[in-house]
Amino acid sequence: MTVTGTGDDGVILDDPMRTKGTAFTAEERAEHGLRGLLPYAVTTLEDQVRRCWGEVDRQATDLQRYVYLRSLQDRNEHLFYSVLAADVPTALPLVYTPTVAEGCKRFSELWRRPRGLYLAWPDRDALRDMLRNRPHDEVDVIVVTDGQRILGIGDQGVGGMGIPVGKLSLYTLIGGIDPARTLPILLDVGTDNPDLLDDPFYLGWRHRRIDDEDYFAFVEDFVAAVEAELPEVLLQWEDFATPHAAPILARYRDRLLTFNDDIQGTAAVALGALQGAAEVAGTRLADQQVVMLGAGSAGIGVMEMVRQEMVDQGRSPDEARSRCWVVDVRGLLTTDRDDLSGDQRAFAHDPADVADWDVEGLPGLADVVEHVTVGVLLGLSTAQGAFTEDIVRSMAAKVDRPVVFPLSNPTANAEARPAELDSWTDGRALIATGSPFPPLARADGPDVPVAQCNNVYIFPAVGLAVTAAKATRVTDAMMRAAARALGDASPALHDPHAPLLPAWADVRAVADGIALAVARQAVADGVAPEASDDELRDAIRATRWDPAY
Ligand SMILES: O=C([O-])CC(=O)C(=O)O
Ligand SMILES: [Mg+2]
Repeated sequence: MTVTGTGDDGVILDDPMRTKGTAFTAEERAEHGLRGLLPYAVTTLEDQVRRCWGEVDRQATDLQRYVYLRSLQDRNEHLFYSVLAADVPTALPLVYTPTVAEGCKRFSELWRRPRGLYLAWPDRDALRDMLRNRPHDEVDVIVVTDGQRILGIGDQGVGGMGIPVGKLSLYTLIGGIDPARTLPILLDVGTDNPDLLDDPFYLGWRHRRIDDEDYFAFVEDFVAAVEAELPEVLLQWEDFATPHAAPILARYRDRLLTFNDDIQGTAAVALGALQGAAEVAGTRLADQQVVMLGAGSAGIGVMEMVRQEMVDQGRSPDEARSRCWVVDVRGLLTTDRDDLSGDQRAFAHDPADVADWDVEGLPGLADVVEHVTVGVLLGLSTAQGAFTEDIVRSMAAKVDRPVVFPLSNPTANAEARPAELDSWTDGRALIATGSPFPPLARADGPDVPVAQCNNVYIFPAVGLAVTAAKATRVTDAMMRAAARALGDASPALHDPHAPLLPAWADVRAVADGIALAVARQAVADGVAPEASDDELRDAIRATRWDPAY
């Protein structure tokens, strides 16, 4: 009598990509040698999803919910994604911004199971071997960080791994990328965070960060290893410090399929939301004066896309540039400053432009808002509360529908809270934030959700597009196509009281539309094989992984 099945007795139960847990049927239990290893009752995926949400609800804090969901992911990937898909609006802030920030800070303390690859500087001679140890051979998307600029909470060292893991969950949930074809990577080049260096439980390489010469050489060796092992993979750079982010992107963008999420993804989503805002305000972006607080890689990336859009709308490059104002911790970027990178310098104003403002030293944000008719105020500064009541009222006194986006992450770093912006402008402000906020209360109608202008609207769709279309590069035009497709899906286009960006409940459907636009642009740019719209639509459909068993 046969008492075992296929010979993998029990093993399948511990394989997170193959297990169904208590949902294995009697036949499957017999086939895989699982009889007796599970309680008698056979459940369904729907039962399991309901039970898991009960567990999530019973946790006392969001950090505990995050820990629970991450362990579920390590146990049973189909169930994890089915749970997230059952309630995207609730799940997103638990596995992503803002809770993931806490998960990164406490990464070593919360350690449970490995996921992804940790490539540490002391092992630099074995990068290729370590890449060969990846858990799954075929990979569509890598998200890599070095943990130095995690969200707006700075250097988290090895704890930064929470971000590639979280981003890749959303590649699967929203962009439909097969989770077995994703690979999170942490480049461990040390940390300059003194708390981590002193933490007895710290799990990374306990050392200060290596210097720039060694750093760029290590990154080059890493890229070469990826090219050799996974020549077709999409390589997404995430949460690198400003002095590294832009040079890395510049060096590799024409060499492999790659983009930087904080520079290009954040810019595309901001542009998409600005398109909705322009529609509601009845103005064109090209006619606005646009101010950015924050001159890091994300802030400059957004302004670069705003500038390109103004040119597309008919402004000369010089006119477009003169309408962009960037302010950092020291003040306005001006050409007489000697502390600016090339990318920042492109937005510096001639001191003569502001000579008659009568300001001692560099003008600050309040000075710019006082002297310029600012239509759009954006923040990627991590300076909590920097959009003060005075600044916002001064702006709102000059324009009908002030556009104000406090985009810093996580939630606590926002430059202003939407409810304050709403009250200081008597409800006239058009608002989007980077992290989630509660909806705005309205005396005369239902609450209005606040658009969360987060790159999660963009990167999963870009991943879906390049995978489906077999693209070999990510061009600027592809990112602008993503922004435009997102803008076209803005609920505000049809209802001026609706949020500027689609609801989370719709984000997976919206991603299909964005993916088609990006794939089409890849074909037009000659970086993907010729394909008709129907063929691209079919390829997108075929690429989507479904979390059902
Ligand atoms: O992860 C997020 O929420 C958005 C992002 O890329 C960042 O803030 O670095
Ligand atoms: Mg980021």
